[in-house]
Amino acid sequence: MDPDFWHQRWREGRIGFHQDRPTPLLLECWPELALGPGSQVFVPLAGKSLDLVWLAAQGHRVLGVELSPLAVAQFFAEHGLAPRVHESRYGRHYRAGDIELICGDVFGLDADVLAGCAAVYDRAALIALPPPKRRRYVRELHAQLPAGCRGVLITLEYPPHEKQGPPFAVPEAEVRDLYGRDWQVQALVRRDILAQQPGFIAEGVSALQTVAYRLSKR
Ligand SMILES: C[S@@+](CC[C@H](N)C(=O)[O-])C[C@H]1O[C@@H](n2cnc3c(N)ncnc32)[C@H](O)[C@@H]1O
Repeated sequence: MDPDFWHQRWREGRIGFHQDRPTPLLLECWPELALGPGSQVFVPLAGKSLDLVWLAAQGHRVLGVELSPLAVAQFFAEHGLAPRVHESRYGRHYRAGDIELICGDVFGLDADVLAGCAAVYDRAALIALPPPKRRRYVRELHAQLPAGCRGVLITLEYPPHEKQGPPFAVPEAEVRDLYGRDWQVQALVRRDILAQQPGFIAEGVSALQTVAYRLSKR
């Protein structure tokens, strides 16, 4: 799960995590945050997700971070956008309209760059990380987000011995353990999705649920 793992996935086009439409649970759960238009939303491990476009269409300013230059280039090209580019200590920033993607390592971000974020949206980010990195991602990176920050987190749960991640199974107890110190955590939706995921069935997974949480930083 080091950077080379992800660079290779993008080079080889092995991006089964990418969806050709915005995530339905995002559309369902985002109104729970009651976030004003113009608020900035942090999207860690952004890929080239259409969720970025959906969030911008809600009137938000979007700040994504993504390791792969290929993903970033594909995102802007596929939306016919010509981003302005500048460099900072966090990486190379690409900006078009209300969407800014930093091509860099999420673990290199700090409180300065995240200071304006009123919300965080996590789909396939926490669950893309192995256990020690998950703790660092929440306890160190999310600790840099301002108090009062809200968020939607989407996870997967399956019997962990039935499949190797990523995506990893992250049960509710782990979510509460990781976030509970600094964040209020509320499970909003829990849904069986095995029948819609033939890839998991083919790998021998016998049960699969997705869970969406509302997060609120103390
Ligand atoms: C499972 S994909 C999910 C992408 C996106 N959230 C989506 O829903 O399509 C994880 C993404 O995180 C990126 N990534 C992995 N480690 C990263 C890191 N340390 N910093 C920034 N991006 C990273 C990978 O290149 C990959 O595009």
